[in-house]
Amino acid sequence: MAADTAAAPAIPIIDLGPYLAGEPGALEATAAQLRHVNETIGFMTIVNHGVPAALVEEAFAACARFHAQPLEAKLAVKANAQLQGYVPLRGSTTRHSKINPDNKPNENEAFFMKRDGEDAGAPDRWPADLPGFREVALRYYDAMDALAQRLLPLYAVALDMPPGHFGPFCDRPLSGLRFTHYPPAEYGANQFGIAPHSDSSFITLLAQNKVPGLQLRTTAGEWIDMPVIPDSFVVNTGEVLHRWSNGRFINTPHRAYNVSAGPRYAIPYFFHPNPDTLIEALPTCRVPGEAPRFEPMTVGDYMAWFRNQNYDHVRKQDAA
Ligand SMILES: O=C(O)CCC(=O)C(=O)O
Ligand SMILES: [Fe+2]
Repeated sequence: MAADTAAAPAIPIIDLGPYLAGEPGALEATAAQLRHVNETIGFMTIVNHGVPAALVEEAFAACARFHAQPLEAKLAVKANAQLQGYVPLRGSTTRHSKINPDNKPNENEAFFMKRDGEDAGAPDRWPADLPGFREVALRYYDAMDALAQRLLPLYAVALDMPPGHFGPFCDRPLSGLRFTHYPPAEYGANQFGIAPHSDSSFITLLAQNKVPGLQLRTTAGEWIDMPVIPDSFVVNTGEVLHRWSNGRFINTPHRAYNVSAGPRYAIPYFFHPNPDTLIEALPTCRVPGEAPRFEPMTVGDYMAWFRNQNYDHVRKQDAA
């Protein structure tokens, strides 16, 4: 799956340092950069984000340890209907997305976790014999949540709203981490590590990967490689923010695969607002006299639909 073009448009690199340090004018200046990114390409790399590199390393090590377990140990924490737990290799097929209509099951296995609480399902779905895994996963989750919360004022200002606009909708977020393993694979036609899709999230934070393999599709329809930049996070817009902004912020399609001889791991953090948040077009994103592009929908309803589309174990439960 070579990229369509080597002469790809550059993916913007946003330096969060001045904003996170509270420098005067940095909120507005960084928000303007975000607005441009999200109206044109939908993917950016953030640097000087404040997350310690050692914590990211620990999370990748925990991911590798989880997947190195025997299959029985992983199946003992099989995912529930709320998508908390383990989904085996080829246990998911990307169906919610119309980008590539004939996808085969995804060549990856993954452990999903959410914070306990509303709609998160069983709180004890943790591997029994993996000391330290839970602690690292929770610490990493908390660091991602803190970073996402700090990005919210930037997104609000980028959308011409007051800086505090999104905060109250995101104080009990339905976010989740995914610890994915893509084994080396010979990909057949329409087969991917993860098939072309847009994320369901508000935004997704993806720790930079040592093994490349992420590609995104530009608005011109070309697939390009996501560059690997040390100590950074890839940030992209998902369906929730796309709908909230009435389509103004684009939820760029992407896909991933592993063409290396060894394993490839990825740990996306899907940041979601509170489940009861009604997603309807922001006033600053509507054209007077025109109907909004999307039906208003709560985050919880959208997520339930999304899980049912893509995850075989959820579909089976619903059909039963
Ligand atoms: O593996 C990657 O680099 C990206 C994974 C991804 O897009 C996802 O899990 O939604
Ligand atoms: Fe994704």
